[in-house]
Amino acid sequence: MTSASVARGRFISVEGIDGAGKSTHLAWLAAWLLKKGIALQQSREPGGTSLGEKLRALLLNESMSLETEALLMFASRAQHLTEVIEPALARGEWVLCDRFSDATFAYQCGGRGLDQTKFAQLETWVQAREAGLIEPDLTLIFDVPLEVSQARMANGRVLDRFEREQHDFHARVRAAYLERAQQNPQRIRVIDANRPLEVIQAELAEIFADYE
Ligand SMILES: Nc1ncnc2c1ncn2[C@@H]1O[C@H](COP(=O)(O)OP(=O)(O)O)[C@@H](O)[C@H]1O
Ligand SMILES: Cc1cn([C@H]2C[C@H](O)[C@@H](COP(=O)(O)OP(=O)(O)O)O2)c(=O)[nH]c1=O
Repeated sequence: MTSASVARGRFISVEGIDGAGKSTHLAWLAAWLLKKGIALQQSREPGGTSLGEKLRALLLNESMSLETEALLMFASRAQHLTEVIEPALARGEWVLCDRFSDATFAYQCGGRGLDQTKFAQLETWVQAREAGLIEPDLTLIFDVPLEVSQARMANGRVLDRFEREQHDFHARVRAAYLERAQQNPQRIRVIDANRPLEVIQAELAEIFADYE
């Protein structure tokens, strides 16, 4: 087979408020897909490249203006797309990404109050290609009430700059995620993550049962 005939891989992102269980489910899903024989890259934002991981360390630890924060999120994304995501998809591999631009919509627009027009401009600048906007084929939002995520985070975790934010901030982030899901019902699936792990895993297995 020539490289030109390789089918593009699938781009899957996972999202949710801090403490929703995203990392737990991402690890389970990656192992489950690998067992099915699917070649995949697991990655994350901010981060996913050598430069992006340096930006991540700044973003999670240094105080900065809202605009700087939004620009650095998209700077990390620009590097991640060209260095990791697009090449992997072109090779026919899946990319399983821990957060993508829905997180910027939720945290920087919802949580921090960034103007959605500015967000849309950055999204176009970084994600627009000839064939259209590069977006995940499927986004899973793991959703839980705030009391649940806060209780899960209270379990010995060292909190970063976002996780240390107040209750109202996380409430706005959650509301923005749910709004984004309503605006993009074809792409985004909200998963009730306030259930036992095995019940959520059964739902994930059902969602991906037909994916080849
Ligand atoms: N469905 C669940 N039921 C009970 N505990 C859970 C569930 N999902 C995750 N947890 C636990 O909650 C904590 C936070 O989960 P984690 O995956 O790190 O969240 P996130 O990546 O969304 O911040 C971990 O201790 C994890 O084991
Ligand atoms: C990708 C992205 C992440 N974030 C935030 C959300 C998270 O609190 C943080 C990244 O942490 P996260 O991915 O949740 O990592 P961990 O599970 O190790 O805590 O960055 C944004 O504010 N905007 C973005 O665009």
